[in-house]
Formats: sequence, structure tokens, C-alpha cells
Amino acid sequence: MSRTELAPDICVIGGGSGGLTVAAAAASFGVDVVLVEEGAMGGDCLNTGCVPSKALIAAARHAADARAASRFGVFVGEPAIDAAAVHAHVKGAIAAIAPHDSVGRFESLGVKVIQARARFVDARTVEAGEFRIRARRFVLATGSAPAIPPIPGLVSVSFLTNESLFDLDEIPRRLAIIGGGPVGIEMAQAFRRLGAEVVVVERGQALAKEDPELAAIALGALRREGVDLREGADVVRVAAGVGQHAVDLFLRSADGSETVVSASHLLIATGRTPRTAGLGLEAAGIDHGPGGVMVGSDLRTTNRRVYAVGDVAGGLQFTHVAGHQAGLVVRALLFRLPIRYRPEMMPRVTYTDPPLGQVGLTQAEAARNGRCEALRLPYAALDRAQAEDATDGLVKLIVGARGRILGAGVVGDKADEITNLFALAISRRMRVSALAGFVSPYPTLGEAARRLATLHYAPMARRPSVRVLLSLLRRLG
Ligand SMILES: Cc1cc2nc3c(=O)[nH]c(=O)nc-3n(C[C@H](O)[C@H](O)[C@H](O)COP(=O)(O)OP(=O)(O)OC[C@H]3O[C@@H](n4cnc5c(N)ncnc54)[C@H](O)[C@@H]3O)c2cc1C
Ligand SMILES: NC(=O)c1ccc[n+]([C@@H]2O[C@H](COP(=O)([O-])OP(=O)(O)OC[C@H]3O[C@@H](n4cnc5c(N)ncnc54)[C@H](O)[C@@H]3O)[C@@H](O)[C@H]2O)c1
Repeated sequence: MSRTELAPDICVIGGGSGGLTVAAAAASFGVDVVLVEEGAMGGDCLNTGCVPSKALIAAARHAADARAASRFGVFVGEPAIDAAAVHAHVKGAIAAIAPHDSVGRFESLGVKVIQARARFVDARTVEAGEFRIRARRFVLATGSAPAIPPIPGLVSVSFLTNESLFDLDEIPRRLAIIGGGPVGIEMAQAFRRLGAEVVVVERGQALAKEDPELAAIALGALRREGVDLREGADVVRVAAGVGQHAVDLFLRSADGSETVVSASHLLIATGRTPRTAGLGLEAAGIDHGPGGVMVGSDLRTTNRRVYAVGDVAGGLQFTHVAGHQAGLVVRALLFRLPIRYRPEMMPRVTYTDPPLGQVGLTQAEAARNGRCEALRLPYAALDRAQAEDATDGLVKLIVGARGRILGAGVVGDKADEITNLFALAISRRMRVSALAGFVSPYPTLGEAARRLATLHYAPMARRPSVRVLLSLLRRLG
């Protein structure tokens, strides 16, 4: 097959959160960019990840709010759930954002978009459809796919992943979820609120990457809402069920006891596999392993012409991380500025209700690195939380030597938004004095930041030297 030769400045492989950011930013400076995308523009986040999951969570929150309204003296009764309308809302959210990520928009920015599968044929050439692309630099942003665990019997039953879940236009009668990470836990609460019975089977601890004290509050809320969360349980076998039960899960707990969980639907949420297969990475001299493409803190692969960003580069798998890495790569490609990706600065939020946000080090991580102070403020101490009857929450601030803010974690109402404030503090390497010195509007939940900073200084007020100084000043009149 004779191919059309292209020689752009930059070739981006993958049109998801990472790839689109690189392409749009580089094109906005007039750089010649080719973008290759084999599937839907927008990648996982828009089509099968963040956007549909958050749209479903929003619908579910309205159902939960209706149920909880009686606490405030407002009686609306048990909400009726119209599954088709919920599905339409989810698809509507995707459709509203899709034009921003579309081929048309990128072409209008000056990007040449090739809709085909890309594959390296040598260290500086990629083939995609009818094109042969020899670019000055390549950016690999092919994302990740759901990891399917090797559970006996799984291949012979039908199951959902994030790639098929949002096409459901019914609410499962009984949903079993394997995996208690952010995907499993967010979806468990959403489907439970929309009327499904939900069982989550997690072989270790649910939300294990989070501060256990904060995770316990989010998971407690799920359990109170009726999610059957089974931690420390191994799925030893899966088989087709009978009658209403499409699937049976055979579980073994840590104590050796065995149980069977039957469900109408099964969701696999056991992590991700970087999309590296079929990319010709060997031909290009790009080292990779099960965790993804190997990159240094400069985001360069073992082929100096090729950078990798987002899920395919392993590490933290979030849209904002892919976008941030993309921005760093653009700075390097266009302005030759050095890159130093700092994962410790990256915030994350699990969108449970209450949500759980974290940035910087958790208390346990900080303690491993040396002495630190963990300041804690329960939501019950915040007037706004009392007014909202949203006292189920906790804010933690981890402070290191000379008052340096090392980390912060929030679980509670609007923790997702409050995390932004702490992300700024960490990214600017602020000290706790910066949080003590700003005025926060009353009554807000974000006031917690200033209140925690005040707690840091409280012991100082009890120091004898401070008392002596105060009495001296008093005597001066
Ligand atoms: C259910 C779910 C919910 C999530 N919620 C959140 C959230 O709330 N917040 C958050 O920050 N993150 C969330 N994430 C994670 C987030 O979706 C990913 O981290 C993000 O999409 C990664 O972006 P990316 O650019 O690396 O990959 P992707 O967005 O997956 O894009 C990769 C693109 O590359 C294309 N591609 C792959 N191989 C080739 C090839 N050979 N040739 C051409 N094109 C190719 C793919 O078709 C795809 O479009 C969620 C993930 C899931 C599964
Ligand atoms: N709010 C957000 O930002 C958000 C939401 C969803 C997903 N994500 C991203 O997507 C990534 C993938 O999420 P995820 O939840 O699929 O993966 P994950 O790796 O975070 O969690 C998977 C869980 O499945 C468990 N597991 C694995 N195999 C199992 C088995 N055979 N039986 C029982 N349990 C098993 C693991 O112990 C783990 O707790 C996350 O790392 C996150 O970065 C982010």
C-alpha cells in the first residue's frame, strides 16, 4: 500500500485528555501538528470515564437528596427513577462536551486529525491508515483499558466494564461489582441510590490508596445507604446463574469461609491496563512493562524523540494529571523548557457522597518521611456543616518542619471543591502561616483551612515564654 508521507513538527497518538491538550496547545502557537485517534475523540474521560460517571452520580445524588429532604422538614417521598431518562441525562452530558473535543474543532485549530490506528514502524516513523508520519517529536497518549482479572469462569459470563456500563438503559436489579477502587465505589453508590441492590467484592481494602481514617467515613456512608461491601474477599470462580440471576460469584473470605453472591449484572472494576499493545513500541525502541511506558520525570521515553503522557505512562491515572503532563511536554517541545513532573503535587478526588479529596502526602506517607504534625478538624466544628446537616466529615492537614504544608485530605460535603484550595497551597509550597493569614467568608466549609492553621499555632499561646512576653507588653501600658 502506498502511503501519503507527512512530516509535521509534532505527531500526537491518542485523542483523549492528554493528547488533545498537547494538540490544542501546540496548534494554538501555530505549530504543525498531526493527531491520530482510532476511536471516539475525547478518549475515556469524555466517553466512558469521568463525564458519564459524574453525570450518573449527579442523577443519583438527586434521588438521595429527595430521600433525605424529610430531615429538613420537606417531604417528597420515595423518588421514582426513570432509567431511560437517567441514561438520556448521561448521554446528554457527553453530547454537550463532545463538540469541544471534536474532529471539527481540532481541524479549525489547524490540527490534521487522522482517524486510524497508529503504529511505530521504526524509531521516527508512525503509520496510520493511509499515512506515513515522520515527525520531529511524537507524544504517546494512548490511555488505558479496563484490566480483566484472570478469574476462572469469567470469560464464559457476560460482564460490564466502564466501556459498556454507560450504555445500560436500565437500572440493574442486583449489581455485583468486583473491585473496590474509585470506579467500583463511585458506581456502587450511584447505582444503589438509583434503586439497585449492590454488592462490592474487594480482595483487599476498599479505597486502599486513601488515608484510612478518611476512607472509613466515605465507605461508612455507602454502607448506611445499603451497599453490601465485602472486603478481604477473593472471587475464586464465576459461573452463569439461573433464573433472574445472570451470574454467581463464589467468594472465599480471609477466614476461609465460602459464600455465593448472585446478581443480575456484573461490573468489573479491577484497575487498568496501559494501551501499549500493537503500537510497535519495540520497533521504536520504547521500553515498557505491565505498568506502562517507562518515562523519567522529564516524561521522555527511552526513545528521545518520543514523550508519553497520561494513563499509558503509568503512575497516577487522572484526567487532570494527563492534562498537566501534556502542558509540561508542550513547554518542552515549543520552548525547550526543562520538565520536572512532580506527582506529589497532584490532587485527587473520589466522587462519593461525601466526596473524598487528597493532595500531597497522607499522614502515613508523611510519617514514613520523618516527623510531622497531623491537624484534624471534624465537620461538626464548622457552622456551615451544622446548618446543612452535613456534619459527617473530617479535614486533615499534614504539616512538616518549619510549618511546611505536606498534605491535606478532606472527606465531607463539597470536599471536592475544598481540595482545590489545598492543591494551590501545596503547588505553591506554602507554609501553614499562609492559611492562617487569609480571610475566609463565613459560613463556608472552606473555612476549615484557616481553622486548621489556627490549631497549628494554638500550642504557642500556652508557651511560658509567650505568656511572659504578653505580661511585659501589658506592663508597658
Ligand atoms: C469510570 C471512570 C471514571 C473516571 N473518573 C475520573 C474522574 O472523575 N476524574 C479524573 O481525573 N479521572 C477519572 N478517570 C480517569 C481518566 O478517565 C483517565 O485518567 C484519562 O482519561 C486518561 O487520559 P489519557 O489521555 O491518558 O487517555 P484516554 O483519555 O483514554 O485517551 C487515549 C486515546 O488514545 C486512543 N488510542 C489508543 N491506542 C491508539 C492507537 N494505537 N492509535 C490511535 N489512537 C489510539 C484511544 O482510542 C483513546 O481515545 C476515570 C476513569 C474511569 C474508567
Ligand atoms: N474520581 C476519580 O478521579 C476517578 C474515578 C474512577 C477512576 N479513576 C481512575 O481510574 C483508575 C482505575 O480505577 P479502578 O477503581 O478500576 O482501579 P484501582 O486499581 O484503583 O482499584 C481496583 C481495585 O480492585 C481490586 N481488585 C483487583 N483485582 C481483584 C479481584 N480479582 N477481586 C477483588 N478485587 C480486586 C484491587 O484490590 C483494587 O482495590 C484509578 O486509578 C483512578 O486513577 C479516577
